[in-house]
Amino acid sequence: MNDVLICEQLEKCYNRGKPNEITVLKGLDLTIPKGQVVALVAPSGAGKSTLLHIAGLLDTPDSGRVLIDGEDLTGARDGKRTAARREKLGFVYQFHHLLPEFSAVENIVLPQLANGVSRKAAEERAKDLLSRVGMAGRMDHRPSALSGGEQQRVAFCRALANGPSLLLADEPTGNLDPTTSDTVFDVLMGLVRETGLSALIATHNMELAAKMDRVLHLDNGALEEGI
Ligand SMILES: Nc1ncnc2c1ncn2[C@@H]1O[C@H](COP(=O)(O)OP(=O)(O)OP(=O)(O)O)[C@@H](O)[C@H]1O
Repeated sequence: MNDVLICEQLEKCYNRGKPNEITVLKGLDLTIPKGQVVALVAPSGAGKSTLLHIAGLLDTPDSGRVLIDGEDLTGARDGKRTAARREKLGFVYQFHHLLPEFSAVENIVLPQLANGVSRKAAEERAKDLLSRVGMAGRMDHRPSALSGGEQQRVAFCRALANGPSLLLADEPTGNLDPTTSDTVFDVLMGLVRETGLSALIATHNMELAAKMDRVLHLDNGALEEGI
């Protein structure tokens, strides 16, 4: 199975039957092969978060299917979806959501412990990931002692901690100034390329989108190939 993510004919409507009913996804199809990095570009309110939540198994569509690594998880029980999220998916958000009372290393160790990895192996992996994003000298700092760009690098490492198949990112550098955003985005892309990861990365920044393998525009509930 070479396709890491398959979304088939996704439909999603909010407030069905009410005056404020809104259909956000209208038969949306999306296939991401292994190793492909896809930019998701959408005007505000077009349904980018809705799609990321459904692809990330945090929400369910009204109809259609979501397959991760060939497995249909659309109607799977909660425990199975949670396990798939932990083992197969990595998430990065606009704001890092790191645990403030833990160091950079610990923030990357904890999800691995939850996945059954030994502390020693988890620490080794955390330190290796942090070194690869230029954070070797700041591993024991808590998030509050790190810059915004550094915090986001830690968040990238945490997303990759359990060796996911697919990275889902929502404006991963959106809260950084333009120069830091470019640098930190290049760090993320380096990490993604090194690990052969597939990714769906939402961004409003067309320069960043152009650095990815494929650009998809979400418009009127479906995806169109862009530049
Ligand atoms: N839980 C919900 N209940 C009702 N309407 C919702 C809900 N979640 C989202 N919507 C509506 O669905 C539409 C798409 O929302 P979504 O958050 O997916 O857009 P978005 O493209 O991520 O927007 P932004 O870029 O501004 O975050 C919006 O009109 C939003 O108001």
